[in-house]
Amino acid sequence: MIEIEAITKVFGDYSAVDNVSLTVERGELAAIVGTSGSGKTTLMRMINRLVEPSAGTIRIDGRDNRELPDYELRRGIGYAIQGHGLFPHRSVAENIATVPKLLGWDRKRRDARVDELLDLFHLEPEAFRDRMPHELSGGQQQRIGVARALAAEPAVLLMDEPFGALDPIIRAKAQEDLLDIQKRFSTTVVLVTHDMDEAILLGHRIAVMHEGKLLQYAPPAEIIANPATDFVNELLGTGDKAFRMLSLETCEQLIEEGPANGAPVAATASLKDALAEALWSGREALPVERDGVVIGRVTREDLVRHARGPQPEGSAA
Ligand SMILES: Nc1ncnc2c1ncn2[C@@H]1O[C@H](COP(=O)(O)OP(=O)(O)OP(=O)(O)O)[C@@H](O)[C@H]1O
Repeated sequence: MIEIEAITKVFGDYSAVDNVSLTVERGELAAIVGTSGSGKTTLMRMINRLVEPSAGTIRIDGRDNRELPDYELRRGIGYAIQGHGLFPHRSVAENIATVPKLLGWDRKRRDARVDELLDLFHLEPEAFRDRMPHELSGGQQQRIGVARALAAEPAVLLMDEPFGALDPIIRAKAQEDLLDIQKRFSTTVVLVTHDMDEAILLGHRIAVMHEGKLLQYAPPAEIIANPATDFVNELLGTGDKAFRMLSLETCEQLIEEGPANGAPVAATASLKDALAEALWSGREALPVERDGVVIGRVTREDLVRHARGPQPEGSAA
């Protein structure tokens, strides 16, 4: 658990982060979004003390983060940044094993961890462990960067635009991998991103920053339904809100009995993807399948109903 209490960072006479308080529960992922220069990175870097706060306190699992020497604190916190920051003259395995080595893990344990992480990120250990960073694609380098941050099984993982440079397909894969890993190890994650879709997909809670201030900190559905300020609303993109709402739920929630023709959608597909498919194929209802078996249907009408936000009082239902 990360408890940020009234934290401020002043550069000269400018407050890059201004009196921000928020708590990230253990095993949750908090996504920090906001415009460029709003203080996201500065806020995140105060957690592992790459930036020293001007005022306020940060506790990690109940301990003030100033209690430990900074190098020790940083060993216990995974950190992945855009552009990966791999050591260019070290192999993939050496890069991933950096912190485990500092922590004194023996060779066998380090090698096993390297192979486990390569497997998790769908990179064949035999083919990748001895490669140098320049022998990898940008997307592979980025995945190694995240694997390195996770190597010593940190309870806390900080990620600054870790998927920024990835193409949409690899990005989706990397996001899925992160969610799997985060659930599996109950890692507490703070993720800085420019991308509201990414924040909504990955965040249990989203922190919206603007000019150093925290405007809202709430679960995605709450942010979409009740943006705290006009700025938050603008950041969500008014035109996209219906689809953002649909992206939060899966077909599982809307399955009903009844006829439907054509190719099925997976029960785990988002309502957004199901509606897109219904519109694109001109169908009123889509069969829904789980493990290859059709278990019901979703209707276009129901999907459209779920895209609707809270209605003003007195308006027709
Ligand atoms: N070391 C520093 N010295 C002076 N000003 C700084 C320093 N680091 C950051 N700033 C300023 O603090 C503000 C917040 O920067 P920060 O990097 O936290 O923003 P950000 O929201 O992460 O932006 P971006 O999305 O562009 O990365 C900016 O105005 C920046 O210029």
